[in-house]
Amino acid sequence: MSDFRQRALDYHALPTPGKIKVELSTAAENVDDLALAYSPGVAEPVKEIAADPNAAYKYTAKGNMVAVISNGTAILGLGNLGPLASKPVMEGKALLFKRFAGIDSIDIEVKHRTTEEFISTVANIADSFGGINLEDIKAPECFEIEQELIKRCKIPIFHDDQHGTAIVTAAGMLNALEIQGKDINEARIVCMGAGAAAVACMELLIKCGAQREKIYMLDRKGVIHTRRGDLTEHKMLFANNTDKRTIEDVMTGADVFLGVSGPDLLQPESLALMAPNPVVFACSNPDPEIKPELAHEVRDDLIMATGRSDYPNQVNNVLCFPFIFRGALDVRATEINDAMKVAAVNALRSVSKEPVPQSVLDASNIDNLSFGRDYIIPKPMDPRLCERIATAVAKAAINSGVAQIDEMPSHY
Ligand SMILES: NC(=O)C1=CN([C@@H]2O[C@H](COP(=O)(O)OP(=O)(O)OC[C@H]3O[C@@H](n4cnc5c(N)ncnc54)[C@H](OP(=O)(O)O)[C@@H]3O)[C@@H](O)[C@H]2O)C=CC1
Ligand SMILES: CC(=O)C(=O)O
Ligand SMILES: [Mg+2]
Repeated sequence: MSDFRQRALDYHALPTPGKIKVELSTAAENVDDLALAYSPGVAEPVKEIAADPNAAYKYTAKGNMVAVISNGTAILGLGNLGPLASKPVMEGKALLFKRFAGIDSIDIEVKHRTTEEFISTVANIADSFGGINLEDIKAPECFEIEQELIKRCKIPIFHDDQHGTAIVTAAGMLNALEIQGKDINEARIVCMGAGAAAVACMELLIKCGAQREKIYMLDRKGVIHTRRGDLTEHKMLFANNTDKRTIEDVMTGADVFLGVSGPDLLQPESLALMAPNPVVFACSNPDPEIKPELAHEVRDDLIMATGRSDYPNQVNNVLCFPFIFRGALDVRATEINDAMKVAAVNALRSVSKEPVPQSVLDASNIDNLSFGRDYIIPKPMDPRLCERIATAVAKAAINSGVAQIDEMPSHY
């Protein structure tokens, strides 16, 4: 067994199994404490909440609690390995919520037969939480699940693999194109993958200026084009009226490659066909569409990003979901809308261009970091991210009319 694999297993097994636990936030030491915490005292907040559901935000942990919910159908790039196997990833998301944004989070892995069964399971427990982060649910079911839950629930529902990924990708992409001297309006974009992450990333890039007809999306069958008869509703949105059929056809002269598909799917020969000064985001986890070492061997004019922590330029939704939920929860937003997503993109972009705190350099074992080819996006451990992104998101929620608290919280 490799040293890294053993260390990863030990990290999860020790000192106690898993990565999260529940801790008490009030005293429970004596008879008086118990009389308040449990019977008879607990009856008082029960009656308050029965009379006014909003009182749950005052008397329970609801307002700072996010459920991370999966069915394990698209666990990272590992595929459909079932709900229980997704638990380490979901506990990991809960760890990140707490570590980076002080949000209490619990993972829930749902076994289900039909899509409706999953939707109703989540809808039936939603009131217990301040928000729901859907994770690693494959396309196309993820689109219906998210839309239906938004309709049925009064709290923010956010499919992280769609929107968290799209927000971080858009911020990193706009910065990378700026460094390469390219305009998003003109960019020829190849998107490998046509699932949850791919569709959301392309839709957000279009909102940021990309031209739909300059996007070439690929799934397992190749280029998605108008003469294919097997396309789902969401793939249809990216059907290009083109004669190009293969990865080589679309990579020739392309400015951007975004991989949100699977490991080692981009061959060096295809990378070599791209236009000068390309941007290559190989975001499949844990193994990217092309390894950075290999990509850099093929050409020296590219900006390269992956979803991993152990290479420069980590384009990963961890840079978004803790902070967008922090902002949403703090003003009790009823949803996470486009204005809040765009605010998160802009906040991420602007932090990237400012001097990097020493604590980030120390945590990264790096002497220097400044905006450029190897630093297009902040590092997840950057302490500025929470305040900057959450503030921007909370303001956008207020301005777009989805906040139930109209004043910015005093800790901002
Ligand atoms: N860095 C980050 O922050 C994130 C990275 N990701 C990564 O993106 C990938 C996809 O995740 P997600 O969108 O949630 O999963 P989905 O299951 O929703 O989508 C997977 C997509 O990849 C396509 N695909 C798989 N194999 C190939 C292949 N050999 N050639 C072309 N396309 C292929 C599938 O094609 P088809 O439609 O034909 O089945 C499908 O469209 C994963 O590797 C995941 O780790 C996801 C979210 C965040
Ligand atoms: C990062 C992430 O959410 C994924 O790869 O699925
Ligand atoms: Mg995911």
